[in-house]
Amino acid sequence: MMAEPREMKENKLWHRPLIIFITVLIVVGIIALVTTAVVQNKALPKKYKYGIVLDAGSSHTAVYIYEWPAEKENNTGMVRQTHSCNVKGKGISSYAARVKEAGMSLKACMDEAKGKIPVRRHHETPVYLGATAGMRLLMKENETQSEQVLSSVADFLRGYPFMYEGARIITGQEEGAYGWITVNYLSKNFHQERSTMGALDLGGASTQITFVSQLRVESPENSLHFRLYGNDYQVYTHSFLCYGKDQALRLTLAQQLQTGDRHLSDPCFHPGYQQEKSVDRVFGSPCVSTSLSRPTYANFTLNGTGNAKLCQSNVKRIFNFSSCTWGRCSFNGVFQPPVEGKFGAFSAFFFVMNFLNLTSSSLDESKEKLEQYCSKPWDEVKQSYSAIPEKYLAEYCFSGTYILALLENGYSFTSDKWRDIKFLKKIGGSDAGWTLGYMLNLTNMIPAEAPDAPPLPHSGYVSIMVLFSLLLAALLLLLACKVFGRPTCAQNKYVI
Ligand SMILES: Nc1ncnc2c1ncn2[C@@H]1O[C@H](COP(=O)(O)OP(=O)(O)O)[C@@H](O)[C@H]1O
Ligand SMILES: [Ca+2]
Repeated sequence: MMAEPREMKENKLWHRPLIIFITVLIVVGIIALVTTAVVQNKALPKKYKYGIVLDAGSSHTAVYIYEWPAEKENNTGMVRQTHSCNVKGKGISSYAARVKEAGMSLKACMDEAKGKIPVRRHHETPVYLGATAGMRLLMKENETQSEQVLSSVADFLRGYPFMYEGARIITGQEEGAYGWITVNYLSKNFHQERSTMGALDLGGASTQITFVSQLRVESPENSLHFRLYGNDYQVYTHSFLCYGKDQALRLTLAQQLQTGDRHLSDPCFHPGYQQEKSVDRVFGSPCVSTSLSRPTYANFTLNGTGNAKLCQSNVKRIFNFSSCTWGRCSFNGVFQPPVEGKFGAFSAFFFVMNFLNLTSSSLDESKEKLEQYCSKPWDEVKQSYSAIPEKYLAEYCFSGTYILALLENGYSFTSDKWRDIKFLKKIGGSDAGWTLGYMLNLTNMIPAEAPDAPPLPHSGYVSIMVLFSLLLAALLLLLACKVFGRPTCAQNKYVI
C-alpha cells in the first residue's frame, strides 16, 4: 500500500527538468572545484636563482654557491647553500710575493661553480669575493701588494660568465655582523618574535663576537643597529685582529722567546714534539708588537712539554686585562657588555672543539679533558690520528687551550654561560660563516619590513574555498527541495 505513492512521487521528482538541471549543475560545479584545487596545488617546477661568494680567509679560500626560489626572495630561510669548494693551497694573502698567481689559484673551484649552475642562469648570477683578516694584515704591511692581490683575483673573476660584483677586504665589523645575520637567518630567528643567537667566529688571523645586547653599547664602533623583517635589533660586535688562532700562536711564541733561549720548552705542544721554527715567521707578522725584542738568531727549536695548565697561563698573557676606559671591557681595552643569550660558535671554534670531543662538555670537563689530551706523547697522537694533517694535529692542544682562555677569560663566559654556547659547523645544510649574510645584504634579500603575505597559505585557501562551496551546494540543494517539492524531498530521503 505504501510503495505505490512513493514511486509515483519519485518519478515526479526526477521528471522535473529544473531539479535535474540544478543537480547536474551542482555535480559539474563540484567536479570543477575539486579539479581546480588539485591542479592548482600541484607542485610547479620551481625557478631558482643563484649566487656565488668567495671567502678569502687568512688560511685558505672557499667558494660557496647559494640557491633560492626566484619568487620567494624576501622570505627568511629560503636561501640555501648547494655547494662549497675549498681552493687548493693557502689564502690569497700568501700570494703577496707572486701576485699574478693569486687569481689562477681560484680556477678549479670557479670552473666547478660553472658546472654546478645552469648555463642559462650564469649571466644573472652575482659573484662576490670578500677577504678577511689575512688581507687586512697584508694591507697594513704592504698596501701595494694587497691591492695587486685584489686586482689579480678581480681580473680573474671577471673572466667568468657570471655577474662580477666586486672583490674587497671586508671590515671586522662587517665580518661579525654578517656572521650574526647568517646564523639567525638560517635558524629562522628573524620572523616571529623569536630571540636571536650570538655569533662567535674564530679564524686564523681574527676572531669575532656579535650578539644582541640589552645593555647600552657604550662604544659607537661596536654598535650596530638593524631593522629586519619589521623588528629592531641593537647588536654588539667586535673583531679582534691578531686574535685568530694562528696569529695568537705567534703572539704566544714571541712572548716565550723573550727569554733569549733558542730552545723553547712549550707546554702547548705534546711531549716529544720537536720542531725547528723560523724566528722570521713569528716576528714577521704585523701582529707581533714592536715592543717585543726580536731574537738575533734565525731559527729556534720548539720542544713540547704537554702541560695544559702552564699553556693556559702562557696563553692568558697575550690578553691585556689591565686598561679599560669603558664601564666594562673584554680585553685590550675593548668595550663589551656581559654576554647574553645563546651563542653559535663556528669555523675554527667548531673544528678544534669537535676534534677534541668537547662540543658538549662543561667548562670544567673541557679543562680536564684538555689536560689529558695535551699530556699525550706526540708519537701516540700521530698514531691515533694518522689521517689528520700534522699541521693541524700538532696545534690542537694549543688551539683548545686558546679557545677556552678566549671564551672564559676574554669574553667572560662563566661555567653557567658555557652551556649557552653551541659549537656548530652547519645549520640546515648551510655553513655558518659571514658569506651568506654578506650575499643576503648585497642582494637586498633581507627587507627592513616583513613582506606582506596573505594570511593563509595557498593550499589552505583552496581547501577552505572547496569546503565552503560544497557546503553552499548542499544548502542550495536543500533550498531547492524546499521550494520545488518539500514532501518529495522528505520522502526521497527514505529511498536513499
Ligand atoms: N680541520 C681543521 N682543523 C683545525 N683547524 C682548521 C681546520 N680547518 C680550518 N682550520 C683553521 O681555521 C682557521 C680558518 O681561518 P680563516 O677563515 O682562513 O682566517 P680568517 O677568518 O682569520 O681570515 C684557520 O686557522 C685554519 O687553520
Ligand atoms: Ca674566516
